[in-house]
Amino acid sequence: MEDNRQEVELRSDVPISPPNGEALCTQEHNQVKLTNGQNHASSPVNGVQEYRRHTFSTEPTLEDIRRMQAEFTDERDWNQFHQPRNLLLAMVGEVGEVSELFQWRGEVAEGLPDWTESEREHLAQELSDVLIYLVELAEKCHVDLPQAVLRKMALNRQKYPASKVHGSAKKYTEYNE
Ligand SMILES: Nc1ccn([C@H]2C[C@H](O)[C@@H](COP(=O)(O)OP(=O)(O)OP(=O)(O)O)O2)c(=O)n1
Repeated sequence: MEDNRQEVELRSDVPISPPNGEALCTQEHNQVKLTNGQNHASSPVNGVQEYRRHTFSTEPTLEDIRRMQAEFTDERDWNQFHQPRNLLLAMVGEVGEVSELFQWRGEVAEGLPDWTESEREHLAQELSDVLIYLVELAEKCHVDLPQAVLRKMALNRQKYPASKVHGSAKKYTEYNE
């Protein structure tokens, strides 16, 4: 079988743009190996665990979503209702709707293997509602969300150096130096 594996170094300043769909990945320290073959291997090879990592389409961007929602609200004259606090409450309400889908089901495995297509679509819709309100809330608070995410991720990397926290889920305040 042809080996389609490519090695991509995870660097803090270079976002990885895997192809849309699923990528078979292995992760070891700061390297991720992507394969686009049909292989479903999941047993550790040389101590490296392989797993399928779900990836997104590259569009729409957050700015696309902001603009589409702005058009949606303008067309309905709904801006009068979409102040920051109302958007926050609407977003939290939608988070509650996402929670309802998981309620009483116990732990759910990645990929939601026991869910029906209709349940998956319902989840996709509720997650979209959360994102739409989040993006509009950021707009109305004048937060440039994509850039804010970059800054926050840089902070997260500083707070949680991989060499220090590898394999541990402890909060940064629990590390004594
Ligand atoms: N005043 C409103 C009402 C709706 N929407 C948009 C944003 C959300 O993506 C979606 C929310 O619609 P609903 O409030 O009808 O909520 P659901 O779609 O979740 O319906 P339901 O509560 O019946 O599950 O519509 C909006 O922008 N502003």
